[in-house]
Amino acid sequence: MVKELTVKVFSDGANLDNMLNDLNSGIVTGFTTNPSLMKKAGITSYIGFAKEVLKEIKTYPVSFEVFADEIDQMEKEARRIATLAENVYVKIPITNSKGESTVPLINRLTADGIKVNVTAIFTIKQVEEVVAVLKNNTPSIVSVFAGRIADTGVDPMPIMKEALEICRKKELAELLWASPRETFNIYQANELGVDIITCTSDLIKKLSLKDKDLTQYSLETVQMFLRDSTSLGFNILE
Ligand SMILES: O=C(CO)[C@@H](O)[C@H](O)[C@H](O)[C@H](O)COP(=O)(O)O
Repeated sequence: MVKELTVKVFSDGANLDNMLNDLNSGIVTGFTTNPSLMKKAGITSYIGFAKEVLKEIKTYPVSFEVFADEIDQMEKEARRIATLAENVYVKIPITNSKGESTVPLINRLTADGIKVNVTAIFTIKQVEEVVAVLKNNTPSIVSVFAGRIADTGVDPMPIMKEALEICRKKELAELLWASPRETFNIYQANELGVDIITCTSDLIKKLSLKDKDLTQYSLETVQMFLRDSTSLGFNILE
């Protein structure tokens, strides 16, 4: 168990067994899902899945994303999702697929006390626009896709640092590091003072490697190669 992390580690996925395992690890204090993760997990009923999750996870925050693309439909879905439980955050992408801003919608929802997780944020301009409409008395999450930013060859650290300063302007706004690529990102997020990082179960498991002796890890890596080469049984000298 990793004790010295101050960043909150959320579990990112839509497989209830994995979510519960992550919960039992004692590391995870929240959950996020998205349409792609629900598709991957083979979810067949949105509300059925959400209710199953919320029956098990009653206190930690759980983010469920809207599926609609038209803003008025998004609003209807958001208001429905928000009624599911107190610990629900409604995930709203910062734009729809046509590039129409959801900021006015986020303004309306948060004015009504609906907790939102604004997702798919990649730029400081987007962070500024959304934080401007968040409310001091309504908890909210601002999800910046640090990993996808890094995929483009851009260092996400300065962006996350600036995003954090902007989020601090609203009392209950938390910055979330989304799409991490490796366990090291958890320590980077921690170092910056980012509030939350959401990780797949695979990454969360790798936290157990913290402070592992590298010489020992090297040996175990070679032992893994040996196990696999033995099972393949090739004769290179034939
Ligand atoms: O809820 C969130 C962010 O709030 C997450 O589910 C977020 O959508 C995911 O971390 C990202 O979509 C994962 O991105 P990637 O690793 O597939 O590039």
